[in-house]
Amino acid sequence: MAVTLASRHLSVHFGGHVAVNAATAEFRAGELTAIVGPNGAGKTTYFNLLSGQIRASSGQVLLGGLDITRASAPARADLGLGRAFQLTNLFPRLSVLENVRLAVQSRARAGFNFLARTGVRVDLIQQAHGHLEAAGLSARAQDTAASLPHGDKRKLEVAMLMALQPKVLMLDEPTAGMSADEVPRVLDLIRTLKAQGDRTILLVEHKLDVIRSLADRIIVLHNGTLVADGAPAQVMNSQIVKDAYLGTSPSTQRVAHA
Ligand SMILES: Nc1ncnc2c1ncn2[C@@H]1O[C@H](COP(=O)(O)OP(=O)(O)OP(=O)(O)O)[C@@H](O)[C@H]1O
Repeated sequence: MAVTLASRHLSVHFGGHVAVNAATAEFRAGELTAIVGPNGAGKTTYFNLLSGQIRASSGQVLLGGLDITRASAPARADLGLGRAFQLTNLFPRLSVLENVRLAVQSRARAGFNFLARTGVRVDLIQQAHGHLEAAGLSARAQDTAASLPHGDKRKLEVAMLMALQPKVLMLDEPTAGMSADEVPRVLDLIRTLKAQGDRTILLVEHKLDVIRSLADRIIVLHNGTLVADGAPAQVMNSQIVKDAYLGTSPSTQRVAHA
């Protein structure tokens, strides 16, 4: 499968601290990669570098072969890089339906003139209802986003990403704070997203059962360094992961392909 997103020797330092150290990785269409590592390993910082929330000190980010290292986060989003933030994308005072409709509209690049056509507006709303149904949120369509319980907010966020249809989807602990019975629905949603149009999905995740059920591939970061990259069975059983991820050895500095 084609490489959609890649980082080459990507680094960032904060003062004297190297948070991500020369990370080189390629992400392919149709592949879901879990990025794991102990607290402070650099997972969120690596995500921020890929999505443009922070600028790299050195190295490159490529999207569809295009060098986007200097592109802003909104420019990257326009180019098809979608990221679910932990609930910061939601419009709290708007209804659940309105939140998703805005995402559908943004995807459709619909301006006011365009929206003035009733047929188009109805179509956008129908599409929004479709995404809400897939997310299991139809019953909450008219409630404000702010009034949703945490798990439903996360589902809404995923529904909005579905509406935006990005080529690359970055999910930051999508099941964080959810009750055990809510998790399967979100995992199903992520599988649906992956199946739609051979999407590239990157997932930062701590829960091993979520990783096992979704990941085609696992990347391990430790002290900002990419220490393992491979198929889940190999990576999870490798000594380097037992050392780095389970924290039995704090000094893992090797770069290995498990
Ligand atoms: N803006 C910043 N300024 C200074 N240091 C930072 C900044 N952002 C991150 N760091 C440091 O970089 C390192 C990596 O942090 P990061 O949040 O990326 O780790 P993480 O793997 O996502 O951790 P967690 O699993 O706890 O969320 C940490 O030591 C953190 O303190």
